[in-house]
Amino acid sequence: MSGAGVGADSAGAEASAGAGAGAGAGAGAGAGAAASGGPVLVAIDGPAGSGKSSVSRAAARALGYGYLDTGASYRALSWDLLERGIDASEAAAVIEALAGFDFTIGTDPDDYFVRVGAVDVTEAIREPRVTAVVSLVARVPEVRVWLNDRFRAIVAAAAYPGVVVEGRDITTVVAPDAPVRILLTASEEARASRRSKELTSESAAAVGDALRKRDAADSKVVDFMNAAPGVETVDSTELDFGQTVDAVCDVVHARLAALTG
Ligand SMILES: Nc1ncnc2c1ncn2[C@@H]1O[C@H](COP(=O)(O)OP(=O)(O)O)[C@@H](O)[C@H]1O
Ligand SMILES: Nc1ccn([C@@H]2O[C@H](COP(=O)(O)OP(=O)(O)O)[C@@H](O)[C@H]2O)c(=O)n1
Repeated sequence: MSGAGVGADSAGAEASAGAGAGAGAGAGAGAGAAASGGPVLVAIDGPAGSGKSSVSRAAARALGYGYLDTGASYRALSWDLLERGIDASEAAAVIEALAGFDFTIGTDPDDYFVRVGAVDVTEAIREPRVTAVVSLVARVPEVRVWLNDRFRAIVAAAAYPGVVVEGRDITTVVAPDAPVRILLTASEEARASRRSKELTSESAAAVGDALRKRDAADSKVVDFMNAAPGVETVDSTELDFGQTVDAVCDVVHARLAALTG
């Protein structure tokens, strides 16, 4: 691990944000990146179930870019708190726990993984028990600052021509100067229906209810329902998966073409 607390393997496919890394390390300059020579940053935000993770990953693959799922990091921290028996509603305890939170996340769209310490939590962080507490963790400002520093460092260290970064506040807080910024939306019905197809153990009504409640809680922290100035909206309600990936790639190509004249 480097002094910045973030190390990338030779392919740039893996980045580790370790415990005890100094806040602010490696942060800042990498976020917008195109002009500074780092990877081109494609920032994508949107509500739960809008297709951010799956569409961003497929778009990254199509573009030959890396991929960073920031929500997975909030989920990994939530998983770690549950494992350590720390109450996610106690902000002070959550902040204290950051010092022992050692996570690694893959940035290769073909080899996506999330680890906490040596434990692969790629699947475990999707469990409903993690989803149920993640908004509590995400509302703590110190957590957001700590993770945002890691996100910027991971992007800056990525050995790709570009990185697709998706979450809730990427277009507005993490990388407001990114050359490509997209809000990926879909109707609440479409989002709930897509999510309930993944979670066969839960009823469609329960999935829809949990999704609405999480969006409501998350919306109090950052606005990901409305496009900020300069952010392009892609509404996938009437699009199938492939059409949505194409629409995102079209925005990337158009924005980059406009920038290079
Ligand atoms: N345009 C689309 N049409 C149909 N299904 C989609 C579309 N976009 C995403 N999906 C599916 O919806 C589900 C939720 O997508 P996901 O990427 O997990 O959303 P998010 O990361 O925004 O929560 C996944 O099963 C995904 O394959
Ligand atoms: N940039 C981000 C990304 C996620 N999050 C939080 O992390 C949670 C999980 O994000 P996610 O992207 O995995 O959620 P899904 O939309 O995939 O279900 C969200 O509900 C937010 O509470 C955030 O606050 N900011």
